[in-house]
Amino acid sequence: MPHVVLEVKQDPAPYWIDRDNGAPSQSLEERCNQILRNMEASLTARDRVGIQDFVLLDAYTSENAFLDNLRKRFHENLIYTYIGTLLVSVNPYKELDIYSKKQMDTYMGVNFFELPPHIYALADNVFRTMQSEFNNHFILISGESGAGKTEASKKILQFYAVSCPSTKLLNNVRDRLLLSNPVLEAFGNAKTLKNDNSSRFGKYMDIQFDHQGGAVGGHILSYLLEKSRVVHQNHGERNFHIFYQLVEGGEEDLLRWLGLERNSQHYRYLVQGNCAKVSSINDKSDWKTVQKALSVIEFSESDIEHLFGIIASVLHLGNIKFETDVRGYASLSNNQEMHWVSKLLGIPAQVLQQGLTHRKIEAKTEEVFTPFSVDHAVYARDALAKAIYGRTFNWLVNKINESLANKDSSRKTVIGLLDIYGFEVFNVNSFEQFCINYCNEKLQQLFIQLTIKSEQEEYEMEGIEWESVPYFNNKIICDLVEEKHRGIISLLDEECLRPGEATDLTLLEKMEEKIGGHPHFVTHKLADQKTRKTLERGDFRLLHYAGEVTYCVVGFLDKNNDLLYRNGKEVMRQSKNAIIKHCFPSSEPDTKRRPETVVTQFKSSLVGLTEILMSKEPWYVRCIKPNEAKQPGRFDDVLVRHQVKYLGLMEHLRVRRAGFAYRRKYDIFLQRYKPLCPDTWPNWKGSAAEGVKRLIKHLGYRPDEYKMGK
Ligand SMILES: Nc1ncnc2c1ncn2[C@@H]1O[C@H](COP(=O)(O)OP(=O)(O)OP(=O)(O)O)[C@@H](O)[C@H]1O
Repeated sequence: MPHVVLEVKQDPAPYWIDRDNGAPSQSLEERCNQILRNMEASLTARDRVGIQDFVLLDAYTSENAFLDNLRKRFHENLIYTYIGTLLVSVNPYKELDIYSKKQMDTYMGVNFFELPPHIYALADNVFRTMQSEFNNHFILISGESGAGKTEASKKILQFYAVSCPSTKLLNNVRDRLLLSNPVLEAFGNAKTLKNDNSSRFGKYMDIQFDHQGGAVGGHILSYLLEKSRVVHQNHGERNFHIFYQLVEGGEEDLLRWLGLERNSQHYRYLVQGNCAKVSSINDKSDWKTVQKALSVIEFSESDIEHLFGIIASVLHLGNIKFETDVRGYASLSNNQEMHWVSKLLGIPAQVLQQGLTHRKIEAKTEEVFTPFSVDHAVYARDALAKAIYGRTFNWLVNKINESLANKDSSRKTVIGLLDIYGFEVFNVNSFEQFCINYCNEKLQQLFIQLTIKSEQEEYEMEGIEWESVPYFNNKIICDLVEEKHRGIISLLDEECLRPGEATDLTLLEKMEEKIGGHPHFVTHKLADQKTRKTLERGDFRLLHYAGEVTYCVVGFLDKNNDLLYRNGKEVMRQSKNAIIKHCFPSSEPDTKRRPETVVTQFKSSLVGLTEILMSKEPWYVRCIKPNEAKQPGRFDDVLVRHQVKYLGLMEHLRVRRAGFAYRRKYDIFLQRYKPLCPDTWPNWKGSAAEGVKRLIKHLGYRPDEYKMGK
């Protein structure tokens, strides 16, 4: 049974406890004076705009009051506001002078609520809690695309890089942790309509600390890279940065060796969105940064050679054209590009040619090659490009992990950073968005479990009076998507794997039949007259916790199968390129008895992620995008209100208000604060609960300021 002490309004640490031995290192008076000096210095009049912690908002149930406070502060460049220990961050869309080394120093080792809200305060608080309680934590950074998640996670990493102990060895790890970012961004980020540097994959990063708080290692997990971007980009969007960096920034010799021209316009895979050049992006200098980062992360010359061989081969692949021959089948019309692909991947030209134009069918005793139509050949070419890129990305993450691996086996504590794609609500319709939104439902469910629900249950369990706070539990939507046999994922997999003619439309029919009555699911056929007008025949709509999203079912089956024809696999298998060989060992079986589909793999990886997170203490950064135009100084009420709603901020605030700001198990509380009372310092003989009681009494807290659990 957990024993907790609950305390009102403030962390009882206006007393400075020395990190090393728990003894007060300064007298109370000295410390208080220092705090006041700190506050005076940092709390300029400007910082006092609005309320720094929503918990102190009088009209705490009013969304308008919430928005007013956020807006008021935003217009004064105060982008951070707390809800207790949750940090709300509004993207300023301009550089603010709040991330200097001086600022970092100001926030280091200072109690959370002493200084104006800042991402550094959160980072520091997490770190100090980890150090004093020797336990594991994670910081979940969420928000929609362009809200500032990646920037926030970089700021946290930079803070640790400066604030953690430093030695030559530790600096090595620190540099690699920091430099893994530009590499992953080059290969996993792209310009989208919403964000010029949008992460097109989910990322969880563990930072491992030793007893002294030194960063000794790290580990990265990546989720669902948007591979379709390799071959197709919507108008106004780009392919992954690395392609443009190579073409724009690659040295002459390198380009010659790769058979590339210094002109993005030349490559079909780079121009689909019609915006290869973007004013906010400097591909040339980013190329240099990536090169430097790769060398620090210890990629060997040959790794780098193979890596860019692959990137170039994808570009050549995209330029391969097909013509219809006299029999109506696909034939290759561009031998030059073929030659390059085959050279760079190290595959016999014959195998590549065969792979792109024919389908191999293995009958009992013989192999039969049936020719593709041009459409089929284009499909096979694109599937190959996506598969090559996807596997290369996984290889890259593994390689970075090898370089971050901590060889020392002594016990570590961990801070995990989760920066995962935001909820996609507007103008979305694809399989990828379905997966992303499912992921967000899962994270919302976790958030509910770890904060709102668990908080309420804990009060109940501890026998402490509590007025319950209503909230929307999105479990019903998670179930709709993932329930075994009946959920959308099961139905989708069933359609993908069953014999016979399954199509996207038969999937839609199956969904209508099996989950047609679900209150969060609707299709054209099921809808009432008014709603029907807003739905096409091939659409289905989910009523997510964050809003309604309409998905077009076209492409779901193909994307879920991630179909790479057998000859495509053959191409990969025969490749001499070390990276592809590594990712696609020649022993890999062609088919499994029941192949895992994309969405099922994703579901399992989310289960894994949830387990990782559940074993750690949660902290939250909720990022908000103030306008769609990426402009500084513009605060779009409708847009922000929507995000406040779906990020669950009002509910969180209500729970925080109703509850106590700080709670700790008796033994941990006593250990930390026992120096404040002569009866408990240096040792308390009785039970921890009794000790806490004595301590609290000595400090003179009023009975309504705290409650003690069972
Ligand atoms: N704290 C900040 N200060 C200044 N600019 C910022 C800040 N946070 C975000 N931005 C600006 O907003 C852009 C988008 O931010 P970011 O890439 O972090 O969004 P995101 O939430 O990670 O989006 P996605 O989900 O698309 O990856 C950044 O490139 C930067 O220009």
